[in-house]
Amino acid sequence: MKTALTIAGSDSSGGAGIQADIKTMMANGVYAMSAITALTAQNTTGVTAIQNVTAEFLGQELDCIFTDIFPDAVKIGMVSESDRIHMIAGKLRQYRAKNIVVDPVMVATSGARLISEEAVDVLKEELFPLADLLTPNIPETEVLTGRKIKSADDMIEAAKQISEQYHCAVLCKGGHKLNDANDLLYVNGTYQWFEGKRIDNPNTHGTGCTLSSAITSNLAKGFSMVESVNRAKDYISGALAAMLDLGKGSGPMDHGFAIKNSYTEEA
Ligand SMILES: Nc1ncnc2c1ncn2[C@@H]1O[C@H](COP(=O)(O)OP(=O)(O)O)[C@@H](O)[C@H]1O
Ligand SMILES: Cc1ncc(COP(=O)(O)OP(=O)(O)O)c(N)n1
Repeated sequence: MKTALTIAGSDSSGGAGIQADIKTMMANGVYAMSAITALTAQNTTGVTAIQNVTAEFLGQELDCIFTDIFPDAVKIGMVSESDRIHMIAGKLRQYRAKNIVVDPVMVATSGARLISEEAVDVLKEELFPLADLLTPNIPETEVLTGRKIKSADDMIEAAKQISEQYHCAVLCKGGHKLNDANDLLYVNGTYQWFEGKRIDNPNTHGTGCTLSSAITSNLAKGFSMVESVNRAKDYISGALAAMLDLGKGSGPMDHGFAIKNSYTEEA
């Protein structure tokens, strides 16, 4: 069985973070492991508290994983502080981790800031150069490039800029645009759109975590970058279209729809 690791924060309501990642990896047919960076007290209406694990403990989690069940792919989500990012980068280099997907989580849809301002620079300097794929949403793309994204052409230019700067593939996610849900992959000097019909579902908590974990699962299973994104886009659309409705705010998605179907196939 192929294996995947998520390095991310816990979401007590189970819609985003580690919990969304593990549900997604399982539904996509890979064995899921986790290194938790922080605990969040969170539900569908917002985040009320964050408790970071120490950098030392995070390092110990990663040592335990990499010296035993080596992951076929790694996803990194919420990491709030510079010393934890530094620790992750060191361990990924030490163990020569492969198929690294970095979701540069900055602000939750509910508005809570999930990374300190100074840590964004450390993320860029230390983690981005190790990534095979970065998956910023539109606001994150604006922060990373210093450009306003108002059109499809802006997305292409911004993804190209990030890809050339960090020598990796970039998926600029279109969930925050008003009219469509089209994502743009910039890879090996060229771009490709992954079109998604916007689903009229207010429950989008954890869409970014879910998409990046589905891509990570597909990379672990041996699919190419393009095919991994293609299959992940299909998966997120299915999870949103299942129309689960839980909680008082922006609720989680339904991962159950995918069990027993083709998502578990390997390349
Ligand atoms: N209402 C929606 N209908 C269909 N796809 C959506 C919808 N909202 C988000 N998505 C998709 O979910 C994925 C995550 O995108 P996005 O919401 O932009 O990320 P994030 O959760 O990091 O802000 C993308 O593939 C995006 O196109
Ligand atoms: C613990 C934790 N990690 C990440 C997020 C952000 O999730 P994401 O899927 O990027 O977006 P929203 O859920 O905010 O739409 C989070 N909320 N918690």
